[in-house]
Amino acid sequence: MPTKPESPEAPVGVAPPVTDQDERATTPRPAGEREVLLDVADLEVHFALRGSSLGRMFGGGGEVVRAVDGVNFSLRKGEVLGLVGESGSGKTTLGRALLGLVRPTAGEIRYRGQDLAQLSERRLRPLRRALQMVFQDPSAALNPSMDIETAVGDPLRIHKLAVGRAERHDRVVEALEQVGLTPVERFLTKYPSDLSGGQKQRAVMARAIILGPELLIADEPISMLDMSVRAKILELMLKLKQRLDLTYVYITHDLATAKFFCDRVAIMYLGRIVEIGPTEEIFADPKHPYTKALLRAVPEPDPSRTVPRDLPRGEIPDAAAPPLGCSFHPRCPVAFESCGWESRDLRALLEQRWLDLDEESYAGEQATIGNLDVLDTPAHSVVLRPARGSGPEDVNGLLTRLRDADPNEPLWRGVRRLEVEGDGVVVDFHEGADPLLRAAGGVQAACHLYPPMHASPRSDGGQPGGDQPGGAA
Ligand SMILES: Nc1ncnc2c1ncn2[C@@H]1O[C@H](COP(=O)(O)OP(=O)(O)OP(=O)(O)O)[C@@H](O)[C@H]1O
Repeated sequence: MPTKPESPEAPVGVAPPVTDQDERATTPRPAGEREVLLDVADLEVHFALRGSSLGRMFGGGGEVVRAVDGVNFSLRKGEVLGLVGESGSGKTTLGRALLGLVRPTAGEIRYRGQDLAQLSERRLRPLRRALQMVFQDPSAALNPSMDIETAVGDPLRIHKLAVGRAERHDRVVEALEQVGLTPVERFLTKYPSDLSGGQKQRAVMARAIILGPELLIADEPISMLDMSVRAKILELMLKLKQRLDLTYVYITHDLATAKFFCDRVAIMYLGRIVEIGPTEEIFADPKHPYTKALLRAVPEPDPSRTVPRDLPRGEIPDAAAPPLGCSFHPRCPVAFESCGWESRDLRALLEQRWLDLDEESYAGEQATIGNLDVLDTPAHSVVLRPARGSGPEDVNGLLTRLRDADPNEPLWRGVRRLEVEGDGVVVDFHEGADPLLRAAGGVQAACHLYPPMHASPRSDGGQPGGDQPGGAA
């Protein structure tokens, strides 16, 4: 259903201004003094791929998607932590795991000392009052057949918190006032289809705060809204945070809003946090090559200033078969020997090259190298056999020519040996390692550019070494 633009005439009340009393009540203590609300350690959420159970029955390992793959951070009361990353980096899965909506495969999520990962559904339920989620699409979040009073008050009914109609009504009125849906009487009997997108998201916020939560996970809460109301919703969230002493995890792919909204930012890539730190530090002096590339790709508001759109080359790899070593190495412009080069990188390089070649040259090279399937199995050493009609010297000659023509291509830094052996060509890569999060300036980054190197190899595609538990506090 298309969202209605929120016109100035629309009966959206502005949330009452924050009063002196509010300010006094919420004068923040320095972040370091505030209590830790959430402590996440070595968290993993893996999903079995369809068909993998059959695979397991017949002895296969069963393929899994590593949606969250060894995440550590802690969150202090009153903080706003941004989870930022491209689509598929695991932000939503992490957010859902924090609320117990998806069960972790491994690791801990300690909320006020209790490990949510270990709690039964029955013991999780009362905690859900304190932990709420706001989703991207307010239309999908509101039942179209419920009026706003019923929808916003529904969590009270579910949690049996305000039994009487009158009390429930009062609590709904209070929540609608908090989110600026005023005059309240005009909204109580409305249905979602009567509201604009921004108004619907306000109603969703009202429903989230009615239980008096402490932590709110907001998953792209403004991305489906009209541009003109996005800032208003973020401002509302900041006001609610002040008044109600909330803590936020803000999930977004939009660095510009993260800069405005968050105290700290965690950059996610393929289920990992690759950089985490205070928002100012991340924006002023990013450390991880991925963060740098993301920041360079943020659209420049002033069109007269031309900024290179330097998004990392290639696409996010398949989370079911992540690259060996550092997951970002195939896209990294500054990758070097120890970053985890392997057979699949050579296939990607050859295929990318062939896309750009004219038909005759392409046919010639393909007729030399032949079948690339041997490169599909992740390995640090591979033997390429020539196609029928050509010899190993031809294959070696071709690869050597490619390397000499483009010595700055990061992949060639990772090749340790390239030579004819028997009837094939051996390509050996330097063995890589999986970088851990470690201090880099004012932030923590998982990148071999920031020694000391102290990492576990991921050469078998198995579990990587965990990052420093709680190290990102
Ligand atoms: N229920 C599921 N079953 C199998 N795979 C899943 C499931 N949920 C998520 N995934 C996979 O896990 C990975 C992370 O997905 P997730 O939605 O958490 O990423 P995201 O960063 O939130 O992406 P987006 O911004 O597109 O929402 C992806 O590869 C996704 O395909």
